Amino acid sequence: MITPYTCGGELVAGGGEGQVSAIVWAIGGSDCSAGAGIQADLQAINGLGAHGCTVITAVTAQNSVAVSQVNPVSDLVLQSQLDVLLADLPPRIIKIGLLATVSQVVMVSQWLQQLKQTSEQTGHRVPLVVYDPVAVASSGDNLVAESTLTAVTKHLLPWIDLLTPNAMEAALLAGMALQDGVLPEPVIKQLLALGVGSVLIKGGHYQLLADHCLDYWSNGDSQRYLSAPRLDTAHGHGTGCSLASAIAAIWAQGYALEDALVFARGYLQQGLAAAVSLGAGAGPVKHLGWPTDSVMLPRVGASLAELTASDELVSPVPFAPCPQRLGLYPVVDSVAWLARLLAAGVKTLQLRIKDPQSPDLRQQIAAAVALGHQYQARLFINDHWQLAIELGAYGVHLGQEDLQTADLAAIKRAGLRLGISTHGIYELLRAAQLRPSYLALGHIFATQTKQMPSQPQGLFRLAQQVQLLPNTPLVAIGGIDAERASAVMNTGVGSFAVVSAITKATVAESMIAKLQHIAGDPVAVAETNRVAGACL
Ligand SMILES: Cc1ncc(COP(=O)(O)OP(=O)(O)O)c(N)n1
Ligand SMILES: Cc1nc(C(=O)O)sc1CCOP(=O)(O)O
Ligand SMILES: [Mg+2]
Repeated sequence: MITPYTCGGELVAGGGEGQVSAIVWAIGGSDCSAGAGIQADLQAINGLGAHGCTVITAVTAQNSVAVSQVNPVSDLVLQSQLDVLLADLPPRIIKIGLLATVSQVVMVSQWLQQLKQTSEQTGHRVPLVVYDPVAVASSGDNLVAESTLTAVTKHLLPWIDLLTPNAMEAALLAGMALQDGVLPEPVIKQLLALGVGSVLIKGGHYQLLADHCLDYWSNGDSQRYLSAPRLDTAHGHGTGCSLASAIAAIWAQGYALEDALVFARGYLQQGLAAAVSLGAGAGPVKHLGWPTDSVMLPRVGASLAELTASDELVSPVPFAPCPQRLGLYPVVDSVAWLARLLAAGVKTLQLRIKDPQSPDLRQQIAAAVALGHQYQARLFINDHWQLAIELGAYGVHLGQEDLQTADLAAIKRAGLRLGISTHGIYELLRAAQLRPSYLALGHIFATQTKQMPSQPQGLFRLAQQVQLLPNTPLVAIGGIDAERASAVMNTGVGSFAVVSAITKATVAESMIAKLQHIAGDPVAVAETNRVAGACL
């Protein structure tokens, strides 16, 4: 099953951090005006750090005004491209656009079936398939016959992991209409019943929220909503191809699918915002690489209610603030550890007691809060937000799953700071909409301390997220030690949190001093300068 979190296997070191390029194949038609089709696919795929290979299904003659011809290649020509690429450049993800004939649909479907089955049997990674069902060009011209669409529903859809139709294409494939203002659940249900792993219905031609373009993703179990301001532009040639290829390129580099959806939507928004007229008709989407301005990123939510509630949450009062740079941030499980850290000059720290039945929980939190006050430190309580409020802690740290159950308004009313865990751009935006005091970005490296359902994010993604939210206090966590901490700080992140680097250190106090120095902790830096001065 395609979940919002999976990319079907190990991480690919793409996106600038490693040498391995994720290979994405684009199967589709050539657009000689280069606004859409294979030409747009390649620009999106390569511009986002993956390597694009192409399999041409048809040579179209088109410009910004009309499609004058669609000339399908023969099945032999199509087959020869698939075979030669597979022998040498196997794909991580296959993005499919225009399949021009019934025979092409049947051939590609059978080929995908065999590829998937053989990969599974031989223990190789099974390539994922993204299908953007090209039926009507942005000029309004039909690109394929009805019989081709019938063949798609019958033969191709069972091999598709992500389908990215617009409202018209979704209606054509599902055989039922979508209505403005009504959620497309029945259409999605029908498409899932036809065998696709998950569906992203794009909101470009379909209105769910006034003035906003709302894209809706579902795999039947969970949903993701992405909303962006509807842009008033006549220039959107290649919108569908660019979005689907951007998703494929990002997904192929090991990002969770939900994160690929967010970044690709940002990619499209910035490309549409910058698109200009070239011919007499719709100008092409601009290809500008990774979005670096958060204004281009969508508002997100796991339900429509959450998305629209964020309208009210975005504008009003944020949670009580904390400094952009929090210094070294140890996370420990006992008051004894807190006392040791405070004595060593640590100013930001967390009590993380994971056993909810712990008999002396209240006493431990009360003692921790008292110590925090005594040392004028920023003490966060993990999970136990009611006790944190009651006992007057400086702040609370919550995970994503707590956001549904904790009384965030009560935490805010009580004046406590709030930190929220995130594990990718989707969770980061979702949490940022609540305007917390800080956001934690994890896990950066593999960690032994906690079983993580997500993959390590690495330094490239950390830097990417820091660049997108320059004004929010951000804390990196997960697998950070004295060797890696400087590289973490070099991404521009405000602070880093550690567990085992301190609790498993041979001499905790010298490790604390080392880490405090790397974190730019003012007390530690002053102390180092004093010692250095004394030595002069
Ligand atoms: C600074 C910081 N970042 C992340 C976490 C993880 O919190 P959470 O997701 O709530 O998971 P648990 O710690 O409760 O297992 C954290 N505690 N601190
Ligand atoms: C508690 C925790 N939360 C994480 C997250 O990513 O949300 S990583 C993590 C464990 C961090 O421990 P260490 O420094 O020993 O790797
Ligand atoms: Mg927690």
